[in-house]
Amino acid sequence: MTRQPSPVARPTAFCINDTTLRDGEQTAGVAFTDDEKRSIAAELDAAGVPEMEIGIPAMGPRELELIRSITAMRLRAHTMVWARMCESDLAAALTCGADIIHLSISASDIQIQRKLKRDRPWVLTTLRHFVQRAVAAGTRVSVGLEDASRADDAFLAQLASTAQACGAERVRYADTLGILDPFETHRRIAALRAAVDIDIEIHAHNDLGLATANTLAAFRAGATHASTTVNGLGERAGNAALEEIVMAMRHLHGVDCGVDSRALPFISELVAQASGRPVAANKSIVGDAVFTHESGIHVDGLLKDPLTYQGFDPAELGRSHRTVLGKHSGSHGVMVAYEQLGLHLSNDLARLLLERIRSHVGDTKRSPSPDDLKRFYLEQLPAGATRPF
Ligand SMILES: CC(=O)SCCNC(=O)CCNC(=O)[C@H](O)C(C)(C)COP(=O)(O)OP(=O)(O)OC[C@H]1O[C@@H](n2cnc3c(N)ncnc32)[C@H](O)[C@@H]1OP(=O)(O)O
Ligand SMILES: O=C(O)CCC(=O)C(=O)O
Repeated sequence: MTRQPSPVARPTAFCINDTTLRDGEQTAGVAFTDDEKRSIAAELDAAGVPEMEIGIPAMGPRELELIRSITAMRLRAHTMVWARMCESDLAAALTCGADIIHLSISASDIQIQRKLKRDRPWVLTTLRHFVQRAVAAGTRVSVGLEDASRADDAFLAQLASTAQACGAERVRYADTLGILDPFETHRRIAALRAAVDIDIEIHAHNDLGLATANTLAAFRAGATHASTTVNGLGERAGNAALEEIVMAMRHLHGVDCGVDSRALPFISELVAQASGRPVAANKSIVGDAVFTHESGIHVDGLLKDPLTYQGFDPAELGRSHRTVLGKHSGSHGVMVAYEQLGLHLSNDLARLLLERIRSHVGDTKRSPSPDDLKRFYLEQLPAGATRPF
């Protein structure tokens, strides 16, 4: 069936297919233990992630057993396994009990000619053959259009409509090299959306720091599914981060992806530990410092009303605002810090102590501890005054 080119369909739901256990684990140097893979799957499932890509059965007997042990967990989430379009991959994929087999083929001429050493007609024939075989075997099928962002739009549409005619339920549009921007992503996904009536999964990479933006643009253009990874793990610069997509979809598009956002910090930590890839302090949503405030004007505003400097409530993540004293603090923040030590400061004293705090931070590059604050206070006391501690 051919869609009318305009208007662009606007889905009201966006199904997350988390690929931490497949593309995430493809991060160079990362290997999860079997237990780590099962724990990550269990936590993603408990958080409500509706789909997850759990591995590549063709990697051999050990990985196959691990994949089987995950499908045997009987998760609520639908499981997907990744396979090339070749006999051995399909055979392995069919034995592991996954809900969806994802059959991947290169869509760009450069990959077709130089990697596969084939041509477009071979790709179409191969796609027809393997999708029909998988569907006949009774499985749900998704088709991966690798390097779609360097492929010809008309050929992509042909691949997608062939996949659908053969019984596939979805195509994955892979920006394999992370070369798109949101405007181009929107144009391309809208063109594919207009050409075919099949679910479209956006699979964005973060080489230019645009994976989340491109995933959101794809949603606006009619994509129905999104590949994500926890902490944005994945090949090279990674994929669109699960936590960013969940929160951005909620706050920018009013779409609930069905994932409990309070579970995201724990899952982030779990994956950081298992991958050996620590999360940067300023990493959106889950970074340790993203709800920590030092600047005087911000802290003053937050103290008066959190909404003055809050885009979304950190409680959605089970987190809260934190303030620290530092070089950029103001007197209101200083007063509050001393209130917590049981001391009420006059404005003048707060300003004096602020100067002391600034020179401390300038010398040591660290926030003052409660003991430092007490010491600074004592330094300001007139001779003979009663010491509060
Ligand atoms: C963009 C992506 O992320 S795609 C997913 C990539 N993931 C991985 O590669 C991680 C896991 N990979 C592996 O364990 C191994 O690479 C395996 C098991 C898949 C394959 O291993 P090997 O058979 O030893 O082959 P190797 O990886 O060296 O080469 C890839 C082969 O697959 C072919 N191939 C690549 N993509 C496809 C495809 N979509 N369909 C069919 N064949 C393909 C290549 O042309 C090459 O075949 P050739 O030997 O005829 O030249
Ligand atoms: O599933 C596919 O075909 C694409 C796989 C992938 O990880 C990518 O292209 O980045």
